[in-house]
Amino acid sequence: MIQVIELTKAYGSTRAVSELTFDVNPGQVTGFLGHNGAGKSTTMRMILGLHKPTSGKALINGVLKRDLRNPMREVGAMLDAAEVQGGRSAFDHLHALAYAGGIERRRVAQVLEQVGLAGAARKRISGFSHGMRQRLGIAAVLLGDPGVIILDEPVNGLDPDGIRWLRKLLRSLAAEGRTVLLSSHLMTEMSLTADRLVIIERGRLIEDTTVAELLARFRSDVLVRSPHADRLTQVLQAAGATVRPAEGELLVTGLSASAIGDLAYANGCAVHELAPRHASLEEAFIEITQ
Ligand SMILES: Nc1ncnc2c1ncn2[C@@H]1O[C@H](COP(=O)(O)OP(=O)(O)OP(=O)(O)O)[C@@H](O)[C@H]1O
Repeated sequence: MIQVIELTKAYGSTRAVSELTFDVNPGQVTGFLGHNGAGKSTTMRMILGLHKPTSGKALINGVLKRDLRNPMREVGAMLDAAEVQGGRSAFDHLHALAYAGGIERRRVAQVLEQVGLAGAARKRISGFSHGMRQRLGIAAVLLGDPGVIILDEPVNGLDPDGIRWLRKLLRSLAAEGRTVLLSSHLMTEMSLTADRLVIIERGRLIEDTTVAELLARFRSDVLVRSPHADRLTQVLQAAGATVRPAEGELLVTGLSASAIGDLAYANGCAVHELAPRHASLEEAFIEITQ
């Protein structure tokens, strides 16, 4: 598992990450979400011991990254797939990594197969497409068969097939009991892949929740159209609802559609439309990060 404890990183007077605390548990995909510049990469780099925190700490399996006995077998990370360059073949690249990390050579062919690159194993990386580089980056992550997997914006640059493939792979890795943390600035994509969401904005934690809970919370609006909008607004407010006028309609929170219908009937207000609304997760994301 990963524990982020009061983690802070300041660059001069700017706090890129500010007193951030959250856990990433095994057996789940945890989505790390925030707009560009929110502090996701900085946090991941601190978890991986690549940046020194100004204060606080991040632990992998209970210890600092530098204190892991077998780093490649415990944690695999991909921060920037584009940085894999060069004239070497995919096989040679992975073989060098395996050798350096004390990983058996046979894992190279296994991970190439796992990411769908077995056919390109002997091709030079310099000729790889962006999607192939992403797959190669993920192969490197999987080399040591690690229990903790950290990926920074892994979906960037993948085509729809690649995205579906990655989603399935991450879900199966979590189902095997691994701890999976991935960052993105795309709420909808994340909601399809992740079980939990950790949302940050300007370096601060603003949500640590499940996708299901977030969806439920943003499903409470009811759209009402009535020729007696003013009177109905008073009735609904008196019953404890929040009413927002919107282009000749009312958006009501705090009461169910049936309760609104009953109150309208009891108070002689005609209703021409009564529709529970389902806010998209993208709307929810914008609202909570505002
Ligand atoms: N080396 C640095 N020096 C100064 N400021 C930095 C440095 N690295 C990051 N920052 C600032 O810290 C903030 C967080 O950046 P970070 O890259 O962690 O965000 P992010 O959520 O990963 O965004 P993105 O998706 O754009 O990479 C930004 O305001 C960024 O400008």
